[in-house]
Parts: sequence; structure tokens; C-alpha cells
Amino acid sequence: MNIQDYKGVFVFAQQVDNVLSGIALELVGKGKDLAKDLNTEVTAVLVGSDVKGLADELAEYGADKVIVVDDPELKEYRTEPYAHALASVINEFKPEIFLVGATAIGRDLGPRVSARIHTGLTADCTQLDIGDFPINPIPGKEQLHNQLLMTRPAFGGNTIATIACPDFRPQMATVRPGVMQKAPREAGKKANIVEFNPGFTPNDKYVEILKVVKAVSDVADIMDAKILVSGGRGVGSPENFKILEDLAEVIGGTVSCSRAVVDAGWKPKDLQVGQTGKTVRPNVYFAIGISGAIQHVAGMEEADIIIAINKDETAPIFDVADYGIVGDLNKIVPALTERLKVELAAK
Ligand SMILES: Cc1cc2nc3c(=O)[nH]c(=O)nc-3n(C[C@H](O)[C@H](O)[C@H](O)COP(=O)(O)OP(=O)(O)OC[C@H]3O[C@@H](n4cnc5c(N)ncnc54)[C@H](O)[C@@H]3O)c2cc1C
Repeated sequence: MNIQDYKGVFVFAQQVDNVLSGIALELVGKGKDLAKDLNTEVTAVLVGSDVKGLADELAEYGADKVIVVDDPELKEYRTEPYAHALASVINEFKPEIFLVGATAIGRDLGPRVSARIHTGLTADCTQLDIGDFPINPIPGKEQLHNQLLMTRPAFGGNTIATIACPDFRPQMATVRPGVMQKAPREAGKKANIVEFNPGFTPNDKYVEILKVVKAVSDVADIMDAKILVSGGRGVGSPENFKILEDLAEVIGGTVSCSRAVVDAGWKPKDLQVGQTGKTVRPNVYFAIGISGAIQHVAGMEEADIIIAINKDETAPIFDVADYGIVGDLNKIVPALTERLKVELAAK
């Protein structure tokens, strides 16, 4: 492998039912930043059936080029044809970096593609930078420049590891949804569109999809919420979440929770914030009766404003909070709700 032959930042533009997933635009946004540092372009790889129409949206969010792999075999996600599509794109276009979302689809697809093209992959990254590797010079070892430094929590979130892939290309990573930010949309912006079809042979190795049953959820997606009222074990019982729901209703917020709450069966997993839950980035995040364990903080520290309510003044949540209230949540939350109701009614 001649590493110098590999150029450009590529991202997998995941779509489901011909709608781009949020992660596709987040990766285009991050890819654009990385491409700028490398003085190159960001290319979105769009795979599916009848998906060419989505290329303009990718362009408006910053893609310089869109490679479209369009084939009836790619209508619904199946591991084999999608892995073939991406591996073929990589072999043909030789990107320096290839990013995939750490969604259910991406977690299946990314490692298979990396194995097929014989490169490394860092899974579930929360930060990506261009920099020197090794990060600190080691006597006698060459320090390589312009490497992709892929950072992810390791050992259950107890440490943060930064990993590079100096010897193979592309440098591949799966990236947690909700962590990277999409760029502002520029209406009318166009990309260079390249159609590429490596050919697909339907055969009995492909999974045959007999029926698609869509999950129906009656809970709001906490990743879209502007205000989150999040409760932890300190709330005490599922019934007591009513005081958080009352606060959320008055301020137009959505209730979310810590893992302790999900493990206790008080709330569904869909509402869990954190390393093994969702990464959220609301304007305001209330952490109520949440201690602030590193695995929880990993999912909410990017919120614009964090307001913590905890009876223990030494709780680590106060280290990341912009505003902290020390006291019993059973007194503070209803009082806050009443006060906000009055203030908002007076507006
Ligand atoms: C691999 C791994 C992954 C994990 N992933 C996640 C994750 O995604 N999300 C997550 O949240 N956790 C995760 N955890 C668990 C995490 O380590 C903590 O155990 C968890 O976040 C604790 O939840 P909590 O803050 O609700 O409960 P606790 O740590 O028990 O905190 C309860 C808090 O409530 C306060 N409190 C109690 N009563 C009151 C009251 N009346 N008024 C005010 N305050 C009160 C207490 O002072 C305390 O600070 C993970 C752990 C591991 C090992």
C-alpha cells in the first residue's frame, strides 16, 4: 500500500427509506473541518436505491463531492451489498480518511469494510482531530504529521484513548451520533456528483428481507430536544418523576434520565443520556438527583447551559454545571416550577 496515493476525507452518508440520517450531516460537518486542516475536500458516499435526489442536501450541508452508488440491490440495508459498495468505493477512489456513523447500521458496516480493505478502525469515537503521531515525540521514533487522531472512551469510560492508524489507509472511524455538529445549511450550494456502480450480483449469500416491521416509539427523541429535564436515582421513584414532568411541561422541555433510572426500570432506555445512552446537546440541561458519573457526563457536557440540583455539594455534577443548587430536589423542583409558571404567565 502506498499511503501517498490516498487523498481526501470521505464520509458514509447513511440514509434510511431515502431520508438522510442526522449522522450523515454531522459527519459532513466534521469531515469539512478535517478536510480544511488537510487542505483537501470532503466527499459524501451515498448508497441506496433511487437516492441521487439526496445529493443536493449533502452539498448544502458542505459536501464538495458526492459519490452515488445506486442499485436496486441497495434498497434496504443489508450487510453484504452495502459492504461491497463501500469497499469498492474505497478501492476505486482511495480516500485518506473514511468516517461512518456509530449507528446500528454503521456498527455493522464499518468493521466489515475495514477488514475487507485491510485497514484499522477506531469504533465509537467522540473526538477527531488532525495532528502529530505519536502526540509527544519519542526519542528515536519518527513523528508523523497530519494523522487522524481518533479519541474514544475506553475501559468503561474510566479513561480516554487517542488512537491513530499510521501504517494503513484509509484511517477509519465510527463516530457517535449527536457528538459532531452539522454545518449551517447553504441553500443552493452544489457538489460535484459522481455516479459509481461496482456491480451487484444477487446471490444466495445475501440476506433476504421478507418483511420490515418499523419500531413505533411513543417517547420523544431526546437528541432533538432544546431543553432536557433529566432525573437520576436521587428522584427516588418512578412516580416522583411527576415533579420533573411538571417542570418540563412549564418550560417546554423533555424528560430524560441517567442509566441508574433505566436499570431500575423507572424509564425506558430511549431516554438514557450518557456513554451507553444518547449524546445530547440541548440549550439547557437540568441534572436533577444525578451524581455526575463520567459515563453520564460524556453524554451531556456539550449542553449550552447545565443546571444541577443535588443535595450533596461534593457531587461531581457540580464540576460541569453552569448553575448549581444544593438541596432537596423534592422542595426545589416544585418551587422552581411554580416560580417559572408565574414568570412565564407575566410575559
Ligand atoms: C460501562 C458503563 C457505562 C455506563 N453508561 C452510563 C450512561 O450511559 N449513562 C449514565 O447515566 N450512567 C452510565 N453508567 C453508570 C454511571 O457510572 C453511574 O452509575 C450512573 O450515572 C449513576 O446514576 P445517577 O447519577 O442517577 O445515580 P447516583 O450516582 O446514585 O446519584 C444519585 C444522586 O442523587 C442525589 N440525591 C439523592 N437524593 C436527593 C434529593 N432528595 N435531592 C437532591 N439530590 C439527591 C445524590 O446526592 C446523588 O448525587 C455507566 C457505567 C458503566 C460502567
